[in-house]
Formats: sequence, C-alpha cells, structure tokens
Amino acid sequence: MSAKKPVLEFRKVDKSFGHIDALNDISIKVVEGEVLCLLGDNGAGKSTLIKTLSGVYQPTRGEILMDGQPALFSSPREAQERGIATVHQFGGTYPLMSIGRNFFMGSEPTRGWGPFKYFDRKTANRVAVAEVQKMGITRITDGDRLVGGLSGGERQSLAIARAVYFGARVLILDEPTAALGVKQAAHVLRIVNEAKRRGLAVIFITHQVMHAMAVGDHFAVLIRGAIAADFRKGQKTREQIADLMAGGESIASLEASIEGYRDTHDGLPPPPAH
Ligand SMILES: Nc1ncnc2c1ncn2[C@@H]1O[C@H](COP(=O)(O)OP(=O)(O)OP(=O)(O)O)[C@@H](O)[C@H]1O
Repeated sequence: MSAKKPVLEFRKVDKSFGHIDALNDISIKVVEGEVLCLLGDNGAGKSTLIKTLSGVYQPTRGEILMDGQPALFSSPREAQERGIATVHQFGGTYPLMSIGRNFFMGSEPTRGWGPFKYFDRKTANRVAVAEVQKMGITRITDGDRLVGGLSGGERQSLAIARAVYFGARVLILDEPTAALGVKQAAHVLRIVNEAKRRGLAVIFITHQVMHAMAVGDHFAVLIRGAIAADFRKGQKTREQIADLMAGGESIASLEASIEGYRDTHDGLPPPPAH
C-alpha cells in the first residue's frame, strides 16, 4: 500500500443507465505523485468511470471523496474548479488558433482596462512557450504558431502542460497515446512522468499494455463494469496483464486455436463468434 495521500477516492460506486450497469461496486484510490492505469477492453466502463470522476455523470450509488471529504461534482466545471483536468485523445486543442491562444483559452491574460481591455498576446505566448518547454518540449519556441501544425504528441503535451499550469491536481488522460507513433508516444509518456514528478495524481487510460507498464504505479483492470484486478507495479507480467484485459482468456491459447483452424481451412481465419 502507498503511504501517499489519496486525492480522490471512489467507495463502492455504481453507475447505471436504465437497466445497464456500466459500473459495479467500484472502489479505487487516486494518489498524489502516482499514475493509476485504467485498463480494459471496449465497453468495459473506462469512459463511464472517468466521466463519473470528472462530473459529467453522478454515481447511482456509492461515494466519491476528495481529500478525504465527501465530494459531489454536479458538473464538469465544478470538477475542474476542484482541480480535476481531463485531456482527451487529440488534446482538446483548437487547430486554427495559436499556441498562446490555446494555452489560455477561457482564462486569457488581458491588458488595459474596461472597454479598452485586450488580449495580451505577448504574455500569453511567453508563458505558454515557457511552460511547454518546462515539460521538456524544447522544439516549441514560437507561441504564434498554429496548433494545427503541431504533431499529435506535441498537442497532447501542450494540453497536459496547460492543465499543470492551471493547477490541476488530478490529471485524467484518455488514451493519450492511442493515435501516436512510437516516438511521439514515448514523448507523451515522458510528460506523464513529469506530471507525476510534480505531484499530480494521474489516471492514464489505455489499451496498450506496454505504455501502461512504462508509467504506471498502480493498475486497475475493468471487465464489464467491475474491477477484475487491482495491483501495483511489478506484481504482474505483461502477458498476465494482456490476458486480464482479454477477460481472463489466455492470449496464447487463443492464438494457438486460430492457427490450428487456419491449418485445416486453407489458411482462412475462423468466422467471428456470435
Ligand atoms: N449514456 C449511456 N447510456 C446507456 N449506456 C451507456 C451509456 N454510456 C455507456 N453505456 C454503456 O456502458 C458500458 C460501458 O461503456 P463505456 O463507454 O464506459 O466503456 P469503455 O470501456 O470506455 O469502452 P471504449 O474503450 O470502447 O471507449 C457499455 O455497455 C455502454 O454501452
């Protein structure tokens, strides 16, 4: 067990949509300075879990605690104000706007007064570039550059740097490396480590076991809305984690049965199961 403090905690949380139980008896802690990897196949409940953490949904049953106190986030804005930031797969950035504008979207620094107030482009650019560089992206030097010209990894990094600058305590990263090549993914993983080093509690959602293993301190595998396994770094091998994500069915035996079918059916794959 970790001696660090949980920032957020779910206690026996259920979330149902009519008769569909998307989350079932979820108890989990998100700890400062740690990365919690949330793993699970399509439809396992990962999105529902992060939406419940970030105020989009309210639990049907159970309790959410923040800093040990009961917390109810009635909207995403309220969760954001409490320091819960969500970064989605494509960074949630605006491609036709500059880096400086994107960084300060919604909290623009201004100069002047009353009707003479205007967006302080220089300050925005200076701060945005400095913050992004502090996270290790030294290739970004011009805050006027359009975000549309950045790589996928740089966009993710910009969104993470922004969340850190605006005081996020919990950073939820929804498949940040899913659409990235190896080098770009490595870049984002380094930034995840940097956010953790700065004491943020990070929730990292991914399908990629290797990416999870590169940054995770704590792992939770969701299957059909329930936590099927909850373990810490070093307690399971890559193969064991992949098997858990596949619902306990050994990937190796699945591959062997597909190969066996191909051998007797002119190399054709088996038809999909119904
Ligand atoms: N708003 C909703 N209304 C009804 N059912 C929902 C709703 N949102 C999610 N579900 C159901 O809850 C279950 C979990 O869905 P969820 O989107 O959380 O899974 P996921 O793990 O994020 O999947 P993916 O990796 O494909 O995004 C699914 O069966 C889904 O159909």
